[in-house]
Amino acid sequence: MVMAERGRGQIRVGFYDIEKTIGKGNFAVVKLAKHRVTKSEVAIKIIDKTQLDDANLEKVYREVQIMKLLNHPNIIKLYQVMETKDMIYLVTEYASNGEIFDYLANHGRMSESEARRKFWQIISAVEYCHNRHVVHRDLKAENLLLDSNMNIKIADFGFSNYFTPGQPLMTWCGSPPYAAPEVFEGQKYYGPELDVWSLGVVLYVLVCGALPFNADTLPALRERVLAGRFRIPYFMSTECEQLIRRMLVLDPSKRYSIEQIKNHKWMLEDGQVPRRPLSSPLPQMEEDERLGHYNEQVIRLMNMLGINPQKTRESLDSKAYDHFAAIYHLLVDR
Ligand SMILES: CC1(C)C(=O)N([C@H]2C=Cc3c(O)cccc32)c2nc(Nc3ccccc3)ncc21
Repeated sequence: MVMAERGRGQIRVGFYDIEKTIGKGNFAVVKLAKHRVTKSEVAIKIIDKTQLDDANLEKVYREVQIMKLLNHPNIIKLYQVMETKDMIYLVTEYASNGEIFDYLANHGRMSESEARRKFWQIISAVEYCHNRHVVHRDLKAENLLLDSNMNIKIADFGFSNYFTPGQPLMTWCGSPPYAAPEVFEGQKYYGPELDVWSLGVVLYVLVCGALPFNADTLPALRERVLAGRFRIPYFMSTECEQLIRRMLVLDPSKRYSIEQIKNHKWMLEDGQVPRRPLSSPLPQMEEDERLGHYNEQVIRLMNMLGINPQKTRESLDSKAYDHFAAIYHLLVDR
């Protein structure tokens, strides 16, 4: 199949009409696109394999493999993978309201109630991944996207992101202001507790609109982080301060777990406990999908579009992430 063709001036990739560029990295560009049949908006990450060394190519395949595992309302969903000799096209959910980082830059810090709503969504997504032994290792305000309903959509999960929109150089160690002390000390393995430190920085950023640790040079930042000291502004509530102090703990073994965060007083204020317990089994519909029962209404609608239901079921069962799966997911997520 020809990947990019000019039809009446339109750039097309598969069944998608490319609209505009939303992000640029060293070896990847991300475009906003629209599905010709369902008219749904998607984001397409276009990766030039010829520009990647083996390590980076390995990371891309790992990112794809991990994204296929993840199906959560607050994590960007992978719809389809298209690959040619030189290129990979990842078709994913489009978060139309961009980075929460830009939201804070434009609107200033959030109220603690709004920060709590966002933080519950972030914690829910991170817990879902930790339960599947996936750690992000690069959680930061720039990777927390917002959809059209201002819900959190975590981008680039399970993959210290080589895609750094707008930044010329790659930042290998995640993003320094969000990096835990053990990262600065070059200690060996770190897992969920590393994400918890970054979540502490994220919560501080949501409530204060500024970073807890910052400096002009990396060594100075390292000093600040290893000293573990940060300013508490007058407007921060005591409960919020206490929770942040339990997450920004230098010793990883003494740092709060996700479970402890969920049970902290600040998280339970103004009755914002999510409807279903976070780590409970998926809602019935998603559970059904795992068992191979799909949304019959969507299968029928696709049949009316001339797509054979058997083909659709085979594509979903085999996790082919092909056109049939993409149309199904785009119609289910409508
Ligand atoms: C495919 C995927 C997951 C992705 O790779 N990006 C890129 C592109 C820009 C960027 C960033 O600025 C921060 C993180 C991820 C990314 C996406 N950006 C969006 N929306 C968006 C909309 C306006 C501004 C920024 C992001 N939706 C989905 C994605």
